[in-house]
Amino acid sequence: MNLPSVNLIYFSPTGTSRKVVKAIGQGLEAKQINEFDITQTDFECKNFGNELTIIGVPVYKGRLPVEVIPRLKHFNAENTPVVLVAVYGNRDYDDALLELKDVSTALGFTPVAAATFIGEHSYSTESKPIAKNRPDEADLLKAKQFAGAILTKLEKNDGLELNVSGNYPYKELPNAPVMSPGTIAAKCTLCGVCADACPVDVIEVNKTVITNAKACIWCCACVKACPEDARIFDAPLINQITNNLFENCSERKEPGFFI
Ligand SMILES: Cc1cc2nc3c(=O)[nH]c(=O)nc-3n(C[C@H](O)[C@H](O)[C@H](O)COP(=O)(O)O)c2cc1C
Repeated sequence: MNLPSVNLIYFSPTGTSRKVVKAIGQGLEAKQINEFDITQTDFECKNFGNELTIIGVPVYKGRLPVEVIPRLKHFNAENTPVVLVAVYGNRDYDDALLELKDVSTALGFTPVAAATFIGEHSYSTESKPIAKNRPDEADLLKAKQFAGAILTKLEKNDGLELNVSGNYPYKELPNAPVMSPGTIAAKCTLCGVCADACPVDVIEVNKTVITNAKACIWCCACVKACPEDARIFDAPLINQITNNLFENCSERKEPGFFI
């Protein structure tokens, strides 16, 4: 099957969801790939017709990152076939894929396939690595194989509703304390890379770096992007989460497919 075009929509503060979605997209060997990166607020919107679309997002607390939903609502679809991808940090994806299915269906998409992949955890550190360097070569090969399976399914056109894992009611989101990564002034060159990387525009760089912790989503885009390792998320709760993940979620998990 030759697809004329495929749309890729992704929210990916630390780049792992983007990698997975692009690998699946390339595996589809469409003539044209259109990318809609909704990680930053200045993305283009589109009304989609019947061209295949892939939506990829990270799992936050077993759910969709909350700011993903209003961003996805900028897109309209009309029975547009969609492939749903949830990328998680080797703990669990809980209800995120089900929530993504429900949100995309409400926007007019028709889910035809879904997958879960593993990405290096946002809170992984040098000393406590969690899913370090995932997605790796083996994951990207699985992404390509998944693309092949999607093409076969589209050819069959069986019209069956897609079932994915997850439960109702969705996992409750815990109350999050107000906090954010901070900057080690002695290392910081005020280059502004952290502010550019922030998906929710909460970092201001002038004579110092000021972060509006109230609106921070803890995604660690700024930490991973800082060229001087001057941005760190050194809070007791985050250190406790990292320790807990390192202790309990180090065993390699594998991608899962719903097709
Ligand atoms: C606030 C927050 C919550 C997260 N919750 C989960 C989770 O519930 N389960 C999990 O396995 N990983 C969780 N992660 C890890 C991310 O899903 C994982 O690192 C993913 O690869 C990040 O995607 P990105 O690189 O596209 O930003 C969480 C990360 C953040 C920042």
